[in-house]
Amino acid sequence: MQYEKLITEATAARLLAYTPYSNFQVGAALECKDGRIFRGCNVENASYGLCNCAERTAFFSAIAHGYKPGDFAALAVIGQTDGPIAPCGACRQVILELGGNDLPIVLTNLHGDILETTAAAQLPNAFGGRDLKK
Ligand SMILES: O=c1ccn([C@H]2C[C@H](O)[C@@H](CO)O2)c(=O)[nH]1
Ligand SMILES: [Zn+2]
Repeated sequence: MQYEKLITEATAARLLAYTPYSNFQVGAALECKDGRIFRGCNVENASYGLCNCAERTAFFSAIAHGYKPGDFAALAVIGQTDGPIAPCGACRQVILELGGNDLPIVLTNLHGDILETTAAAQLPNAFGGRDLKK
């Protein structure tokens, strides 16, 4: 499996999730084109709306380390779902803008079910930066 290493990284990231409210742990691993991998986990808060998903944690960490849109090669996400985990709408929006249309995404779960997709396939008819330019 092409994404074995990235899934292993996401699995390790998941163990660090801070989830006292949902007890639902998610891990993500974002590979850069230079080979560096940024891990992400979900981080919850008593003010529920402030919870940050694993996918966005990984992207924001990469950006905070100097990586830019165009620098990313693939994203893996793992959660304790019955089938491959489905990123939330907020994350799909962020993944599309920072990862780009063709970013390969591998979605999986603890049983090893796998869905290989792309950023654009996960958010059809997306709103984007181009819509803000008149
Ligand atoms: O793809 C997903 C789906 C959910 N969550 C988190 C958000 C929240 O902390 C918990 C329950 O929704 O799981 C993620 O991190 N990624
Ligand atoms: Zn999300």
